[in-house]
Amino acid sequence: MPVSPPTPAQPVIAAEHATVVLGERPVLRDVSLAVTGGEVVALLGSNGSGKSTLVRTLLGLVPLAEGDVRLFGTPLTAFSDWRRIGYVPQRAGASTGVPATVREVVTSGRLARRGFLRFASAADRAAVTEALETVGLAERARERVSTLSGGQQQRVLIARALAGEPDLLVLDEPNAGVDAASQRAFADTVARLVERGTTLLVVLHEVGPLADLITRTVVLDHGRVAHDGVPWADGHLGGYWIDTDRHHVHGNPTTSPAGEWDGTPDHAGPAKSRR
Ligand SMILES: Nc1ncnc2c1ncn2[C@@H]1O[C@H](COP(=O)(O)OP(=O)(O)OP(=O)(O)O)[C@@H](O)[C@H]1O
Repeated sequence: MPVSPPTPAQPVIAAEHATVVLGERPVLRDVSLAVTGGEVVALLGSNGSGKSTLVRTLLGLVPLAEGDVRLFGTPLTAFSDWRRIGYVPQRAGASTGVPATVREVVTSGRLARRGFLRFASAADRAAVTEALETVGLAERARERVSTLSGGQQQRVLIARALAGEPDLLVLDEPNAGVDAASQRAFADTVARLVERGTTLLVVLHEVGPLADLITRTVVLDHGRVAHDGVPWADGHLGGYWIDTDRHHVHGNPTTSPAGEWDGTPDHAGPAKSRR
């Protein structure tokens, strides 16, 4: 179970007027976002709209040019309780060439919580086992990570993040390159986390099986928040549209296939629902 869950009054993440400049180009522009405890927030947007940069900024991995970020009520510059946060970056491979087993990689996610100089306790081992069961890899615990498929390796990394029992889990495109069965298994994992009260911020390109678990969608467009609110109201996200299958977000209900959307909403036509 997560430790000391945040109160609803205290946002887990609070960004105010966050602006990020990379290579002299503004990549995030005046982004304000507050995520409260227990929310499952999908961060959507076209390629290059700034989704990865935003999550990396929220975690202090990219410097702010302007604005302010707080985690669990503490300014990012003073925040040190990183064990409360699990993060799986985009397209991360769990296989490093080191012949580590699935269990070893997942156990490494426990280190921040237990401390490097202390042997694993029964509670540590139980948390690792539970994380493996949650992602459906308990049976593969003794196998080398390098022998697993890409989707299974992604689930190893998610289990590694879960083993730390984070209050906030940030996942950047967890379903990228993952087969449909693994995506459904991942949605089951998210459902269990939601029951525990874990807060999730998930970057998605396609919503897929997570659709019914998402409580809020934030759409980025050229580094700005273009929509922040109810997930699929009328299939319409403030000038953007959700496909009938709810798997894609794109700018025009009739003329731009989701996969080819360049991020520009078409405001010329009537705001009609595709559902
Ligand atoms: N280190 C960097 N230096 C310069 N520009 C960068 C850097 N990192 C990202 N960018 C640019 O910032 C913009 C946003 O990139 P980002 O990866 O955050 O977008 P994204 O929405 O996550 O895209 P995708 O869906 O393709 O992953 C892109 O135009 C990208 O080229």
